Amino acid sequence: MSYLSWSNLVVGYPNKKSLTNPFSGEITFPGIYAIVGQNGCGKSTLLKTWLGLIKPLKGSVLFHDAPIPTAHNISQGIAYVPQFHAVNRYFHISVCDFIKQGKGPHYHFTQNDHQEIINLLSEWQLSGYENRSFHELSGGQKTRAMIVRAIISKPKMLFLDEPLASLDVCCQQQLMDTLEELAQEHKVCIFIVDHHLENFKSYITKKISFTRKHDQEISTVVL
Ligand SMILES: Nc1ncnc2c1ncn2[C@@H]1O[C@H](COP(=O)(O)OP(=O)(O)OP(=O)(O)O)[C@@H](O)[C@H]1O
Repeated sequence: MSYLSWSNLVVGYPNKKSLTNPFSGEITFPGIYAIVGQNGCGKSTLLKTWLGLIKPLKGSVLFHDAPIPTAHNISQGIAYVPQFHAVNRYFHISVCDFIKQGKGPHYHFTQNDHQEIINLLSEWQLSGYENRSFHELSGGQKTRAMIVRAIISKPKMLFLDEPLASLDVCCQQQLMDTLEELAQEHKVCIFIVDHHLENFKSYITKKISFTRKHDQEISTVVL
């Protein structure tokens, strides 16, 4: 069974030029897949298309051989860490409640769940911030809270959009070690868009590369 597959996929925005040539691919084993390419080529757009947040201009995406769940049921095995500034800065919710959203709206929290959150807050240096408003956090703290929210959701697939950019060197290392553990021990399939992966080449299972000629706006994507 494949984790994710796509066929003749073209990504982009309605009434705009396509960002990619049609491309097909399949991910059949867990690992850390790095999506790389120059600024503005469409990496984040591809991530959002895979997540079902943007419709493909052409082609299809399958998640576990079925259509990708919509944005409304995205907690079903799929976690997303967007760029921290993409999260509404007027988002008035406590850090703790924000993290708990990772379990979905109807989840009944046990004592063990609360303990897991306390441990993760401590691991990610967010202890003492749990009752603060999410929008008051710094960029790096927001990213760390989103990572904790993703971890508690116990995802089968995890998508991260430039998480390293807002993290200090220590937290970058912590994140990559965590991703490696999720991929190897929990068989999570991880997709990461980032310009800071040079120091973490050994962690990457495979690259998904956008390339385009300097005089063209459309990319060819190779897995
Ligand atoms: N909502 C939108 N509507 C129309 N065009 C958009 C929208 N969001 C992004 N774009 C355009 O689509 C192109 C690809 O954007 P995208 O954010 O996917 O690039 P990226 O490869 O992730 O870039 P970077 O490395 O700079 O983060 C850019 O030219 C951008 O201006």
